[in-house]
Amino acid sequence: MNILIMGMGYVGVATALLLTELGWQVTGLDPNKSRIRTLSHGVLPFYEPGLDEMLRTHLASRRITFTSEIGQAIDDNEVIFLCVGTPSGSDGSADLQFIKEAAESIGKHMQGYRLIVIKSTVPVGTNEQVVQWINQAQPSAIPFDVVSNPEFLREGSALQDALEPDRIIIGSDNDQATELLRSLYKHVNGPVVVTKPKTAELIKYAANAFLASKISYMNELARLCTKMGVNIADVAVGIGMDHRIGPHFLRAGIGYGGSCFPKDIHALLFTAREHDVDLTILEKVVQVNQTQALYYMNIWEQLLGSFNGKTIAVLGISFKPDTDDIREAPAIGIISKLLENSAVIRVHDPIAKLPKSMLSKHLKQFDSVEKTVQNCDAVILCSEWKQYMTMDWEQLKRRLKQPYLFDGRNMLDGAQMTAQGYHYSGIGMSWTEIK
Ligand SMILES: NC(=O)C1=CN([C@@H]2O[C@H](COP(=O)(O)OP(=O)(O)OC[C@H]3O[C@@H](n4cnc5c(N)ncnc54)[C@H](O)[C@@H]3O)[C@@H](O)[C@H]2O)C=CC1
Ligand SMILES: O=C(O)[C@H]1O[C@H](OP(=O)(O)OP(=O)(O)OC[C@H]2O[C@@H](n3ccc(=O)[nH]c3=O)[C@H](O)[C@@H]2O)[C@H](O)[C@@H](O)[C@@H]1O
Repeated sequence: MNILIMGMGYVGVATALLLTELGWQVTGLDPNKSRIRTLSHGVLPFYEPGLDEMLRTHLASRRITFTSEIGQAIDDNEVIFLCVGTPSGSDGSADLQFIKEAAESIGKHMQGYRLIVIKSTVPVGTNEQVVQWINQAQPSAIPFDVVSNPEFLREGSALQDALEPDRIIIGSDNDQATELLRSLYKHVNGPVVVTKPKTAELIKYAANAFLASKISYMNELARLCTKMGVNIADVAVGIGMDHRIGPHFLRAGIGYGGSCFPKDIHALLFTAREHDVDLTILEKVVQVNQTQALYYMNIWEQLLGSFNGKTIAVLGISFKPDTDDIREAPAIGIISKLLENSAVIRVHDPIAKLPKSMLSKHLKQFDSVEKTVQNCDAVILCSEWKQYMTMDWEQLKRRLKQPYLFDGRNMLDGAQMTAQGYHYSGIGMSWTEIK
């Protein structure tokens, strides 16, 4: 069976390669021609471990091709996955313009039966809306089905998450369509849950919102830990051993970021408001996240005396390690706050780059940690790249003007750093506790 993937972003490329790996013939479509050229040359347009190798293998076997020619692509493929972006609108709702455009072009170009699979994260009711958009765009009635199949992969571990998902959710009202999609995934190692399209759509938002709630809960508790001299990481171990709670997503830090948690929670809150329901817990989850980095910046500022006129190294600008994605990254908010406070900032990330438009004589990015920390008054760690955990901090200290080390991800051993002479402060631990 031939499969078309519309949208060559993180999800589209990962899905395309997964389906190719499973033995299907796959075409990746994107209106962005330079993205298509790059992919056709075996280069990923973003950083994602493991995917580049898989891309080159499958290009060589001709199991995967890339195109911007929409009419031909819809003509050639019986199953079409929608993996286009669903960004936040100005009111917080999910902006469905790319979904609508994709649905309309399917309606316009399809010549025979098509199964349309919505993988993008979309609000409840979008499945029905896509059916209407396709119907309206069809010059004459041709049968098709639309099923919802939300994606749960994480950036940085997309390949592993796609190959071994915790579950595959299929939201469908039609048994034949369900079986067709199920057959595509038959070699994937993960349970399949078949449900209604609306339920599938809500499961996706509910999962992201729940994960974000765990993080904000721990982050708020971390503030109390800081006041009381208790270490939040120890609390996380103790509560995480209860299997009803589980050990994951309990890491306190400077807040969650990325292209999905913030936008998806705003979209869910928007949906709730449309239905006159207050999701008060979720509103607080957002509030805690928006204030978490600032809360600890205030503490760090007190420890340092002031940020004004100080030179600060910011290590790790991506929203988490193993990705080059800086969308909604907490580091960006921290950098803005430092600039407001007239600090000079020196930035490093193993992969991610600050946009050129952000750089100035007060904000520079360097290609090595050694150069970055030279003559700095403090180092702020913003994402837990392995490189930062394993490097020689004793050597680095000699390059610093003052050995202040603010660990926004609790990635280093505070006692060890203190023993090495650092003024170390993490999230959710008293700064006097380890002196
Ligand atoms: N990034 C992630 O880790 C995850 C994202 N999602 C969801 O998946 C969806 C896609 O996310 P990303 O891959 O991050 O998006 P992205 O923004 O990286 O890529 C979207 C791509 O769609 C293309 N596009 C726009 N209109 C198109 C059209 N009419 N036809 C074909 N391509 C078109 C764009 O040019 C772009 O390359 C979103 O709804 C997101 O919420 C879900 C799970 C994980
Ligand atoms: O819908 C999506 O796009 C995806 O969103 C998240 O994936 P992702 O944003 O790639 O990254 P996560 O690993 O979930 O991390 C998100 C943020 O939470 C932070 N985080 C995570 C875990 C934790 O314990 N503490 C914590 O602060 C990370 O640093 C990061 O900033 C979900 O984990 C995926 O299941 C989902 O498919």
